[in-house]
Amino acid sequence: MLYHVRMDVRLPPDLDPAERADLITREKAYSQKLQRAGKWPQLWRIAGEYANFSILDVADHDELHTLLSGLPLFPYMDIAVTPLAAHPSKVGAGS
Ligand SMILES: O=C(O)C[C@H]1C=CC(=O)O1
Repeated sequence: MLYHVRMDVRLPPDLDPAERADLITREKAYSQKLQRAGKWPQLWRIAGEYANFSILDVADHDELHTLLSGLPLFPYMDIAVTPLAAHPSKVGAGS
C-alpha cells in the first residue's frame, strides 16, 4: 500500500546541539535504510520548510505506524498521512 506522508520537524530551539546532531545523523541512517529496502521510494524537501513530503510503500497501516514511530525524530514531528488508492484515469490502469 502507498501512503503520502507529510513530516514537519519541530526541534526545540534549546535542544543540546550534540543531541540535535546525533538525532539528525540517526534519522538519515534510518531513512536511507528504508529507502534502500524500497519502503520509502520518494523523499522530497518542502522548499523553504523543515518538512518533507514522502511516499511510503508498506504492507498496511500497522507497518506504516511501526516505521514512522521508529523515526529518531518521531517525538519532534507533526505527521500527516494520506492513504493512496489507484486512480482509474491513470494511463495503464486498465479500460
Ligand atoms: O529532514 C527531514 O525531512 C526529516 C527526516 C526525513 C528523512 C530524514 O533523513 O530526515
